[in-house]
Amino acid sequence: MPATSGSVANGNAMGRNQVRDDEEGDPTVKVQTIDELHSLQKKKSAPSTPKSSQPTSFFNISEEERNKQQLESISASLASLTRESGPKVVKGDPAARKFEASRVAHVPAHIRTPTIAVSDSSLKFTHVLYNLSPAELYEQAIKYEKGSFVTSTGALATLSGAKTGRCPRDKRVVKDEATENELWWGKGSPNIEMDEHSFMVNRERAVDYLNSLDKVFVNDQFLNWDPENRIKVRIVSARAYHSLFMHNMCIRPTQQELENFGTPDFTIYNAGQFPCNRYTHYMTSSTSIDLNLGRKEMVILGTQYAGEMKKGLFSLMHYLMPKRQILSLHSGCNMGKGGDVALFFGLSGTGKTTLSTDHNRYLIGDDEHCWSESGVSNIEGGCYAKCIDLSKENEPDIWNAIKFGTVLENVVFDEHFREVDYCDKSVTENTRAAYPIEYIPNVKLPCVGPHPKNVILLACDAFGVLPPVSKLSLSQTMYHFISGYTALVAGTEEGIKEPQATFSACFGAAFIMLHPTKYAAMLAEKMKNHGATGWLVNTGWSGGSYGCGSRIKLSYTRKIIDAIHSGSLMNVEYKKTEIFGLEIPTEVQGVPSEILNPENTWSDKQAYKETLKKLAGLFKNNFETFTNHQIGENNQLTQEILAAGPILDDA
Ligand SMILES: Nc1ncnc2c1ncn2[C@@H]1O[C@H](COP(=O)(O)OP(=O)(O)O)[C@@H](O)[C@H]1O
Ligand SMILES: C=C(OP(=O)(O)O)C(=O)O
Ligand SMILES: [Ca+2]
Ligand SMILES: [Mn+2]
Repeated sequence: MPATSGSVANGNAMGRNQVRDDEEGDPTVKVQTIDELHSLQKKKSAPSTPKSSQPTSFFNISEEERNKQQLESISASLASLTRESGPKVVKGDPAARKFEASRVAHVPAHIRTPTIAVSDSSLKFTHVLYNLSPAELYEQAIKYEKGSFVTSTGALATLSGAKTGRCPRDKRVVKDEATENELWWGKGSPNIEMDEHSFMVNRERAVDYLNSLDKVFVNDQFLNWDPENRIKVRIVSARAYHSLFMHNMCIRPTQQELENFGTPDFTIYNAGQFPCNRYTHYMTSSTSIDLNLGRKEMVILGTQYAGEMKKGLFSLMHYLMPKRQILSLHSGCNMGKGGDVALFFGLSGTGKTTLSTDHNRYLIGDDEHCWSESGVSNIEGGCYAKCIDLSKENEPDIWNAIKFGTVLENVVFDEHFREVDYCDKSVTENTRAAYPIEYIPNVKLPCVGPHPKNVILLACDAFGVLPPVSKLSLSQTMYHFISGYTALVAGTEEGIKEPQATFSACFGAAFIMLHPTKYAAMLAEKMKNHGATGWLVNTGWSGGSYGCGSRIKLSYTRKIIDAIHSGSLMNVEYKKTEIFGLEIPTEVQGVPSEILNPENTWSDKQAYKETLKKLAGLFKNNFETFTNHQIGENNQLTQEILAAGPILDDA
């Protein structure tokens, strides 16, 4: 028996008798071993939603049966298609759990592909970390992934490896009987073909890699807040960073939705740490991002940049939604207090995330939306903000969203205090924060809204000749939507070191699957039916081209956007510009009037004229690809759109 006098020496006024363990407030833990003590620390999570009297589902099956079905479904996802039996999957962290035979789900031998002999991999177990929580994923990342750190505000800083941006030239789409006619192929199209066989080679490579690991992460989540058009996705990945990224970016299922998840509509195999094989047909580098619409699968090899997963799913939606007469949009979206919805189209770095995150409005989403008969819906459950030069002052809501749970990619921080230096470009200019949408305080949940009132086209004009804002006719809106002009800003795509003029149809050519005119016709019809107004906003240069002028102040752009939202820009005077024929307002509250016409901001008027003509020439040249395509049902719209572009007298 221990001496009892110690408690008095501790100064405990109540006194204490450690022999009596029935005393109230006894400070002694009632365990026999340290291990037992540790086992007390973690309370068991509620295993499932309590089985209420509600007709929850006809999935009224036991916990055990549900677990078994889940494991069988994951086994099927991970099964090799060429061997009789692949690794067995078992749930849980290999480091934390002892092997239990009862947890094993054997891979069903179900595929008709000719099989080859059983290998050692059939004797191996792959642990599945299924829909882990952010806290669990932090621990996995910090324990096992080099370059993972907690920042001073609680975010998880990670490195994406050698690739710090998307690789559009390494994206492949399987061309088969169906997709050959359905999709947009050839010049200007983002869809570089591969055949089914090469896809299977890469798929097997990814599956083998994933199965060779001790553990893989599996996320079962949703896309699209429109309940009637929700898509179930499964993401199998090797890194906690990827799992947390998708946890944040896709819609998070409730416990009950997860129980009833069943079979996914689409599966991503992310084996990004492992390269593709250059000897595989169609491969041109060690990176390959392969989309197979028939199999409803995507394979990632040779890049760990997490944006590939989110944008890969966006491509999928650009295929699936138009089939249902729903328009998929590369745009941000927010809603005013009075219910007015605005869309913000634009390529990477033009300001979709920045401008849709507006303290005075409700955020519906920052990047990917659907416009259906019932209004708009966000595809995602999170935001992916650029954070180069991020400041609390300019972007307070994004700044405050960088806290526990947020993934911070490729940022540089102080090694001791872990304060992030958002100006540091040592790793890349394309530093990113991925956070759940509810980290933005004035989010609209669920992320849906009525039909848009304003359609804002954002262009970051590196030539500095487009006006900060102009009001567009419907045919001008279509012309600029199909053109998709901007300057690519360094970092988001590989190989871009400084702003470069680029045209990307529908402000997202890298993600569209059908011919641009298909999306344009849908947009024209929707804008007409719902009386939406189009605007062109230049968030790029003013007072000269890149290198000479400077980027338009964010505070001015915000004032312009405010004036669009409030409707005040509907009732001001306009002047039409030469060549582009753009209607420029003569005043906008809070913006110096002289900058509204870019000609005023250039000291060298001749240089301005020449640059304007040069850009007009680039527009015309780019649009030539589309002149032979009819837009919508009648040819009149097509003619109007063609006439809505810049006019060069001497061309
Ligand atoms: N006038 C401006 N309008 C919009 N963004 C601006 C402006 N000036 C600078 N920026 C910066 O440009 C970047 C826009 O990026 P982001 O909003 O993430 O674009 P997107 O979501 O379209 O890819 C942000 O870093 C923002 O701070
Ligand atoms: C993630 C991306 O989107 P954005 O830059 O438009 O936010 C991207 O283009 O890789
Ligand atoms: Ca963005
Ligand atoms: Mn985007």
